[in-house]
Amino acid sequence: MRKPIIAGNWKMYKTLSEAKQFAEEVKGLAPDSVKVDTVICAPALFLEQLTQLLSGSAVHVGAQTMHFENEGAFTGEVSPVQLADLGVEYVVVGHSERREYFNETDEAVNKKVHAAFANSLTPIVCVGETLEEREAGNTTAKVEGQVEKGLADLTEEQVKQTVIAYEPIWAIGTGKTATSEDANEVCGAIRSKVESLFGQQVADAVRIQYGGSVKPENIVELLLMEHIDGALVGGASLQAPSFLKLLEAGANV
Ligand SMILES: O=C(CO)COP(=O)(O)O
Repeated sequence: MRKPIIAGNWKMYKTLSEAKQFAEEVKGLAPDSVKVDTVICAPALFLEQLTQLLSGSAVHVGAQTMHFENEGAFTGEVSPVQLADLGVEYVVVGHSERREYFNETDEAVNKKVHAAFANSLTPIVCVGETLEEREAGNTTAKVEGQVEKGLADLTEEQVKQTVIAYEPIWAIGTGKTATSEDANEVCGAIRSKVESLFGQQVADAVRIQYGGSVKPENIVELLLMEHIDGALVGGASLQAPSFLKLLEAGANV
């Protein structure tokens, strides 16, 4: 049985004082990490304070993106070394918003995944199709290609530790969730692709999240599906009571 992993992706929301208040509200109430892994992926500006406030709690801190180089003349970017130095443990890589607005390619995603492991960060690698791709029947081909390119040249051990997030782009922030059956089918196709590339043991171990309008009202049925091992949540992760409900669901499936 794979342990569920629930990650909040705050995107470009909250001020520092709101982020600190959220951390104070959740840190004593988050379920034990024996039952569920909990991650908050916050704006880079808040990571130092959040790692300090949440240290020793069940809540881990993640970044939403990073550069693949350890240092260099890359104005405005944040490096994996800098993140690890702050105590950050996870990093989202290849989110559809990064792919669409910041030209993040599959090749860059792959470099970032390698850079994450080189710095002891766990990557959450996002894949997903557009509405046009889904309607054209290209969903599986799209996500399989993203998985193959994103995870290229990783070791079996590294893939076992990788978290893959399946986020259909048309379901992000729209209130439209994929049905749990459709989400499970694509997550199952992702697992089969991992099996064909890295073998069955790796495919059995890798955790696959669903993301796209996940809320307290729909998370349980998603998590009950065979191939869905967690959720990557935007809007419903922003308020502590709602986030705690998502964690409760994760701890009790
Ligand atoms: O993009 C997402 C998480 O990374 C999903 O966002 P919403 O949960 O707001 O749809």
